[in-house]
Amino acid sequence: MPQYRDLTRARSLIAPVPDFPEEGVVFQDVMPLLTDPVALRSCVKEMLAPFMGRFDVVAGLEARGFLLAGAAAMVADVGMVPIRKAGKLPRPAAEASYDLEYGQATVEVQADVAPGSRVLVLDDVLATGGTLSAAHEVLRSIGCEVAGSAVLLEIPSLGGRTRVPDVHAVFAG
Ligand SMILES: O=P(O)(O)OC[C@H]1O[C@H](OP(=O)(O)OP(=O)(O)O)[C@H](O)[C@@H]1O
Ligand SMILES: Nc1ncnc2[nH]cnc12
Repeated sequence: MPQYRDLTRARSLIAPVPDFPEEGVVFQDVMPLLTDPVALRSCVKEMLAPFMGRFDVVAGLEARGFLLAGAAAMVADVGMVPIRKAGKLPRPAAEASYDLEYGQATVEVQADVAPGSRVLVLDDVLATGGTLSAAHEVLRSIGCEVAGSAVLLEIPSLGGRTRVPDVHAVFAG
């Protein structure tokens, strides 16, 4: 499979969608990037690179974070913990609520990973940072250590980095 470190084409595959899911929001749609095998592989490796050897498991945020975390788990040869929207997990052990650009949400996690595990948290987009900081909260509640966070795209104007200062973003803007 071809590999390239030039991520310019991968960036061009994130599609801005005006007025979704509500008027005034420009939704950053990563689905076209996920359909491209070279872009997907390059971006997942780029998300993992600063953290290699420093985590035991990856966590993915519902819904698009699941897709990246599944791919990342295979690349890094680790397991994957899903962090889900409230009411979807049969054995929730911790929950946290937060605001985001277009509403409010609660996430939950199961205590299926050993306490003390170092978890790398992955998602597609950093906007206000509410989702990632809630993910950190539930992981710590079940005794995990947050090894770091990585996203495909940071939207700097929404200020998420103030809540999650050390997030690694493949793309910004
Ligand atoms: O930084 P924040 O302001 O928290 O926003 C980022 C989150 O928003 C989007 O998910 P969304 O809540 O739309 O959920 P979905 O993936 O289930 O559609 C995105 O996939 C991130 O998870
Ligand atoms: N503009 C945006 N695009 C994609 N996901 C988001 N989550 C919050 N704001 C978003």
